[in-house]
Amino acid sequence: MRISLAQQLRKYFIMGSQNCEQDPVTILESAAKAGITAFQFREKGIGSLAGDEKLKLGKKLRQICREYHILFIVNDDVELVDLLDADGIHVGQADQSVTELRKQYPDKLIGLSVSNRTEVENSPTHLVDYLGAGPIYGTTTKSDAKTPVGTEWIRTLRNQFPNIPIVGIGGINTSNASSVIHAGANGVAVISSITQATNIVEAVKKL
Ligand SMILES: Cc1ncc(COP(=O)(O)OP(=O)(O)O)c(N)n1
Ligand SMILES: Cc1ncsc1CCOP(=O)(O)O
Ligand SMILES: [Mg+2]
Repeated sequence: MRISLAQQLRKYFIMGSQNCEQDPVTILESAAKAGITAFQFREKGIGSLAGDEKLKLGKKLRQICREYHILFIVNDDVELVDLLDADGIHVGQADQSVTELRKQYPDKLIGLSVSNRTEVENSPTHLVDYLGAGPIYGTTTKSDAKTPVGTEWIRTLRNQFPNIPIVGIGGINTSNASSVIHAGANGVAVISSITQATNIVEAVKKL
């Protein structure tokens, strides 16, 4: 039986080497075994890899996702879509235009970040496969994160878009993930609650 995209986005792990104190390959393997359903390769910010090193790591992470039948999405970097044979790409409001991406990749998944009503009004939401809503709570993982919007933002988006999969992001952990789902999200997207967990398997299972 094929599972829907909404189901595949249920436990959406995002990571780059800059988020890790141990080997990112080992972290992703543990998270995959424990039951994440989607992964985003986000090599970005201070300490992140570039060029060949980034590509080499991306290939290893992509392979793990294949083995575990986990969606593999790249963040921002359009070139990586083909180089890593990604299932899709996630972009924000200041990234590559969704309209251009959809022309270039009619069959890939496209995720778009939306943080407020104005961004929604100015976005071609009919061209995207899912929405990333947030930051829901405060986060220190993304240095340029916007002001937290709370779970109310998920409710608003769910009312406006009953049929588009929505994932909450930003400051989500094992204690507050259920509030995000109860507000109407199909899934939770997390970085530090997995990369910084003392027990990754337990963290993924609790999420
Ligand atoms: C699932 C998901 N939602 C939101 C984001 C944030 O994207 P963006 O606003 O483009 O910020 P960066 O991640 O590029 O710093 C995301 N990556 N994933
Ligand atoms: C990429 C991103 N976009 C909005 S908040 C955020 C960071 C999420 O990281 P964490 O799960 O550690 O708060
Ligand atoms: Mg981006």
